Amino acid sequence: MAPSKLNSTDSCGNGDASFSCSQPDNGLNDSLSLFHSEKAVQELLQQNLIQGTDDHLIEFSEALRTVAKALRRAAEGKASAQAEAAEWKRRYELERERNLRLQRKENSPEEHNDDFNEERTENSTNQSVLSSHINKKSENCCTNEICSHEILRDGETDSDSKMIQNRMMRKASFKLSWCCKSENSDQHKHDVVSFERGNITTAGRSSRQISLKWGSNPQTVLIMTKPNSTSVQILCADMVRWLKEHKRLNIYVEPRVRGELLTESSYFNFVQTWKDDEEILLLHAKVDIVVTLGGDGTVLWVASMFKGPVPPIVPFSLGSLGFMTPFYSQHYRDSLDSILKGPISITLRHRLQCHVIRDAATDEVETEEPILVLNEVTIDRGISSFLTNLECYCDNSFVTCVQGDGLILSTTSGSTAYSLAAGGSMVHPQVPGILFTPICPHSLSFRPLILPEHVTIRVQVPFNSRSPAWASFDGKDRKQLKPGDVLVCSMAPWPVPTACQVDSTNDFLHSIHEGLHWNLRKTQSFDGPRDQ
Ligand SMILES: NC(=O)c1ccc[n+]([C@@H]2O[C@H](COP(=O)([O-])OP(=O)(O)OC[C@H]3O[C@@H](n4cnc5c(N)ncnc54)[C@H](O)[C@@H]3O)[C@@H](O)[C@H]2O)c1
Ligand SMILES: Nc1ncnc2c1ncn2[C@@H]1O[C@H](COP(=O)(O)OP(=O)(O)OP(=O)(O)O)[C@@H](O)[C@H]1O
Repeated sequence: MAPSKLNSTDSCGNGDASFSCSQPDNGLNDSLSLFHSEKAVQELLQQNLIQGTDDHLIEFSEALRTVAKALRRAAEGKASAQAEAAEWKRRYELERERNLRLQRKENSPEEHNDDFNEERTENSTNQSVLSSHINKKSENCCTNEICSHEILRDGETDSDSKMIQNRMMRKASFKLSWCCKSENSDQHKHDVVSFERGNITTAGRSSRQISLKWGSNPQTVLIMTKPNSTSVQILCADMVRWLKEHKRLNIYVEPRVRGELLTESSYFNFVQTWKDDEEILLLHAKVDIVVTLGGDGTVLWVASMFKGPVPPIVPFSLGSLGFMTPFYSQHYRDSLDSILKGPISITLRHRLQCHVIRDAATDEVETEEPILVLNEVTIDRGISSFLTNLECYCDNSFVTCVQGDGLILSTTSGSTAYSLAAGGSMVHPQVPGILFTPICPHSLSFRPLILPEHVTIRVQVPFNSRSPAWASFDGKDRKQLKPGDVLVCSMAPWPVPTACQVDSTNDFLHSIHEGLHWNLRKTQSFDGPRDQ
């Protein structure tokens, strides 16, 4: 056998060995140590080759490589099956949730007949009830509306009787609609593609500007602030006072902020908060809008707090860049006035749902909770000085093997953040898609991709990877991915609705001009340079 065969393993570790060997009884976890032994044998072989060829050692090495390859294939199969199981579980849970909702509707038919302008009624039930309000006739919905919306009623009595505002609340109803100035006919509004008379045409598309109209007045506002900023603290206290005295709203803040307000004055005793993570999970059922005071990081923080549906967010800019924060804090009264009246233009920002599946996990129970990201999930080399080696699949197709500093899987909202710095395109946040952007790839031809929104992406750290990789979610919560671990990523069903200053497109263009100085250049003229 030619000595060159020893080096025939490709960059993904797929050698072309032709010897067959029966698979040993030891499990997948032993494959790593096998690789180490293989490496040691290979080094030994190379030394020997300089002096002379030892056919037996070469044969042994080839056999080892074949075994390792078989083990790797088995592990890949396992990862793929786990990813599929996770995806089915997700679908099952969504379907179950939908069925439960339908069942509830059937049990309380009067809920169906709710008009969007219905009066608020105090709810005396002791449980949060999720009910879907739909218009009586489906025709009423077809004028480009998202026909149903969920109203979450909270009848829970708060255990803390000191809270003054502990009366039962009902979330304000609202409806979302797509704006279509030029269309008169309602036909096919909801058919994305129609095949009439053999012609393929597209009609309604979800990426159009969305408008939110309140059906009843919003009652409860959550104010989230970036920490350690005196100007934010001052603004927050002012806003709370104004919302209470002029708008008669219930106000929620974080426990930290409630403490800060009470240190300032006992006047703020009416402000509500939560005690633990379980209460945070119920917040979306109580809150009509979320106001953020900070930069993009505060919007990301709020998004990460809501692990399911997210109330509309009104982001005020008090950061350095503020790409996703179009509202000016100095005009907050006017802005909140018009937001509380509605209608509001909304950018529905898609999120990615990420599952880490451990190779070491032996059953479903050990599967980690999914993590939702608004910007991106990054898989990088962390502190390791080795290249990352990541095998990437899109649904069941192999995409590529990333060898470089890492990979960014980004939403279109995140396209102007880390992905942009790594050479990805800037994409309008309403475009549904997943950006696949390598970080410093060690290859001249590795350009970024944009994949459609319906795909599931699987990134695996191969068993022969020289080091573990690290995943981080919106720049936080770093998790180590050991060889054999997999990250599965798909579009989450719960987008983040953010209010627009003007509309999605205007706000996006404003941000890239003002925030990033996109395409700023002196205009050419005959008389020398002139300002643009
Ligand atoms: N090389 C880079 O550009 C780089 C490196 C690490 C992280 N990041 C980004 O930082 C984000 C975390 O933000 P943070 O505020 O918590 O951390 P941070 O305080 O480190 O701020 C990062 C910067 O990114 C900006 N930013 C965040 N999201 C953005 C978006 N969608 N569009 C445009 N700019 C955006 C912020 O305004 C801020 O100026 C991560 O999600 C990641 O996208 C960027
Ligand atoms: N409510 C919060 N609780 C804890 N941490 C928060 C909260 N809001 C924001 N942060 C964190 O504080 C940091 C700074 O926040 P933010 O990005 O909003 O301000 P900034 O850095 O001044 O603005 P910009 O991102 O525009 O430069 C971020 O890392 C963010 O994750």
